[in-house]
Amino acid sequence: MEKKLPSLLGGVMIIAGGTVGAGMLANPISTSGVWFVGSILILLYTWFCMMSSGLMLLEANLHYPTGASFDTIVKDLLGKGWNALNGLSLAFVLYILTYAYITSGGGITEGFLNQLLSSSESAVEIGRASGSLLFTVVLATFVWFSTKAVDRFSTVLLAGMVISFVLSIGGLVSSVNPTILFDTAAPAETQYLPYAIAALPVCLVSFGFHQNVPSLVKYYNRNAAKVVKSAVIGTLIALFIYILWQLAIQGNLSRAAFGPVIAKGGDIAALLDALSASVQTDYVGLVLKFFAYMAIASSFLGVTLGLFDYIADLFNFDDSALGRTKTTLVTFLPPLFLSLEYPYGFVIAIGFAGLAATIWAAIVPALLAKACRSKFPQREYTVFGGNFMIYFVIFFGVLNIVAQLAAQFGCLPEFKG
Ligand SMILES: N[C@@H](Cc1ccccc1)C(=O)O
Repeated sequence: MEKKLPSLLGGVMIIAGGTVGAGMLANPISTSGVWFVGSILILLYTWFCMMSSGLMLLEANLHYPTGASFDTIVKDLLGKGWNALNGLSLAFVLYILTYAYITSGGGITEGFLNQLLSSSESAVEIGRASGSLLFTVVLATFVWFSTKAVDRFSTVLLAGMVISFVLSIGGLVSSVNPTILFDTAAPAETQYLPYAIAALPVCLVSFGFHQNVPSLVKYYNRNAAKVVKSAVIGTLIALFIYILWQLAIQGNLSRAAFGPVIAKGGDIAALLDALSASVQTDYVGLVLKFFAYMAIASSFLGVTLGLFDYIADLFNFDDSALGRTKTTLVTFLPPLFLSLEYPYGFVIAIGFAGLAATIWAAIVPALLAKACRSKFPQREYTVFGGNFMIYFVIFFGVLNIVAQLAAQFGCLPEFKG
C-alpha cells in the first residue's frame, strides 16, 4: 500500500516560511528610487524568475536519489569548478546575511533597551555594540543548544510575526496616502527609471528559498506535482506579503523621507523611527518594530542553523558540547566582529547577498536543468517554457550581477532621498 503524502498546506508553509524573512525589510529602502509602481514591476519580475529557477532545481533534483545534496548534483552535472563556485557563493550568502541580521537586530535591541532602562531623570544609552552583542549571544545560544530548540523558538516567532504583521499592516494600509504612494506632488522632471536596476539584487534576496527544494522532494516522496504547487503557491504568498509591505511603507513615508534612512546604510531601526514619526498612532509603530524584530530573529535562526551545519561538516567538528562550541565560534564571531566594525551596512550587505545568491539560486539551477536535459533522456518532470525559460532565467541572473557590480563601481545613479 502506498503511504499517504502530507497535505499541500505543509509544503506551502515550508516554502512561504523559508522565503519570507528579513530580506523584505530592505525592499522599500532599495526601491525608494524607483518608488511604488516600479517596485511592483520589479517584484513581479523577480518572483517569476526565482520561482522558475526553483522549479529548475527540482527538475535536476529528481534525477538523483532522494536526499542528494546540492554538492552531489552540481558536481555530477556541471563539474568541480562550478561546484566550488556554488559552495563558496552559498557560504558567502549565509555569512553576509548573518552580518546583516546582527546589524539590524542589534539596532532594534539597542533602541528597546534604551527605552526600557531610561527614566525621565536619566537617559540610558547602552550603545550599538552592546545591542549587537546581546542580540547575537542570546540567539546563538539557541543554535548552540540544539536544532530542536531553534525549531521551537522559530515557531513562537512565526506566530508572533503573523499577529504583529496583521495588526500593524491593517493600520498602515488604511492610512495610505495616494499623494505619497504615487508621488504626485513631485516636480515633473523627477526621475525614477534610472534607479530600477540597483533594486534588483536586494529584491532577489527576498525571494531566496532554494535551499528548501531538496527537503521538499523528500517531504513529498518525489511527487513532482506537489512540490511544484508548493513552490508556486508558497512564493505567491511571499509576493503578496511583499506588495502589502511596499504599500504600507511607501504609502505612508514620503520618498524624500528616505534620505536619512539611506544615509545610515538603510538601517531598519532608522526606517522604523522615520515611519513612527509620520504615522499618528504610536501603537502601529511599536507593533511594526516587534514585527521587524521577530522577522530578523527568525531569519537569523534559519540562516545560522544552515551555516552551523555547513561549518561543522566542513571542519569536521563533532556534536559534543566542545565541538558545538567550536562550530558556534566559527559561525558567529566573523559576522559579529564585522558588525561591530561596520554597524550600518544592512542594505549594502543584502545587495552583496543578492550578488552571491544569483549564482546558486538563479544561474546554477538554470544550468543544471539544461545539463540534465541532455544527460538523461528520461524525464519525470520538465519545467515549462523549454530552453527559452533557461535563457530567460540566466539573463535575469546576469542582469543582477551586472547591477550589483555597476553599483559597486559607482556606475549607477544613487538615490539619496
Ligand atoms: N529570503 C530570505 C533570505 C534568503 C536568501 C537566499 C536564500 C535563502 C534565504 C529572506 O528574505 O530573509
